[in-house]
Amino acid sequence: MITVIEKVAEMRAFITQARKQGKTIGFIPTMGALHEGHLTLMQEAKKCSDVVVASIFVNPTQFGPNEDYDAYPRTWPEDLEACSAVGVDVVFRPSVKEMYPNGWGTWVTVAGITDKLCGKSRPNHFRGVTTVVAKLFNIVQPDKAFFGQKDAQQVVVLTRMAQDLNMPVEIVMVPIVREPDGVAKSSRNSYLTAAERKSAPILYKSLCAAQQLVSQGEQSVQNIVAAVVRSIKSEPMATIDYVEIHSFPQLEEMAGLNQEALLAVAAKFGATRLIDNIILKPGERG
Ligand SMILES: Nc1ncnc2c1ncn2[C@@H]1O[C@H](COP(=O)(O)OP(=O)(O)OP(=O)(O)O)[C@@H](O)[C@H]1O
Ligand SMILES: CC(C)(CO)[C@@H](O)C(=O)[O-]
Ligand code: BAL
Repeated sequence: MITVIEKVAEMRAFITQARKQGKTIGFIPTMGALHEGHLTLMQEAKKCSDVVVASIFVNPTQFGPNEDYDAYPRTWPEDLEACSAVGVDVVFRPSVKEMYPNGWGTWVTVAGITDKLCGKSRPNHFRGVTTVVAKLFNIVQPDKAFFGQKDAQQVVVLTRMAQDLNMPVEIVMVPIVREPDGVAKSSRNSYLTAAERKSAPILYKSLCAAQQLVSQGEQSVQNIVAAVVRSIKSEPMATIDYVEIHSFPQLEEMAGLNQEALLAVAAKFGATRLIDNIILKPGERG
């Protein structure tokens, strides 16, 4: 039977009990509106944890003033059913007041890597993510926490936070789950009109074309980025936010690779901003 917990004190009491019994805790933080991407994280957690805890909390502090906090899909009954079906033991579902009570005033910020990629177009977004995830880690005290590669920069930022603050948690990155046409599964895909949805595969198509270029020996970051920009621009419904290549040793380590780089894109389709990425594998050199 799945247990739903809404209060921090109850969540901590549950964890204390589980720890006394020597159980390991796997944790999947989410904002709900669950899809196969989230369920894959839960399945991965289940493989290596005695107790699987998922949180569902649409975190207001990571949304900008003109972003979609109010509109963000909330699908609680279906989410609970999905968690139950996949074998989650506990869903932690606090209210905003429970997480940010009157008088709350502490932020957790990670410097440097939060300024680029999504951090540029979403100022303060990562400050909200690191603050809420630090709180959730303190409440759930997981051995391992599972995050999707779809939000690769988030994985890098949270790994940095856990290292810098000596948090005894292993951050595990899980590969991107995609729709049959290549679009990365995302709760925000539900915002797309039929025409926008039809044009959305251009992101992954452009990333794959870039990998092909690299496999053929292209090594110039400038040329690869230019090719991706050209390719995305061939789709009139897409407006590019960024196309960037970065090297993040933590990601490469988690992906079991070395000498690779993250090629990440963000683009708007109408009012909806989608992100995607691949880890470029080196081509034949010389
Ligand atoms: N397609 C996917 N494949 C793998 N992991 C995913 C995928 N989509 C989301 N995740 C991961 O699930 C966790 C919770 O993400 P979140 O609840 O924000 O869902 P989401 O679908 O990414 O929503 P959105 O991007 O619209 O906010 C994050 O670690 C995220 O990276
Ligand atoms: C990690 C997270 C649940 C924190 O609110 C969120 O950023 C997400 O869903 O990726
Ligand atoms: N999936 C990352 C959370 C966000 O976009 O706010």
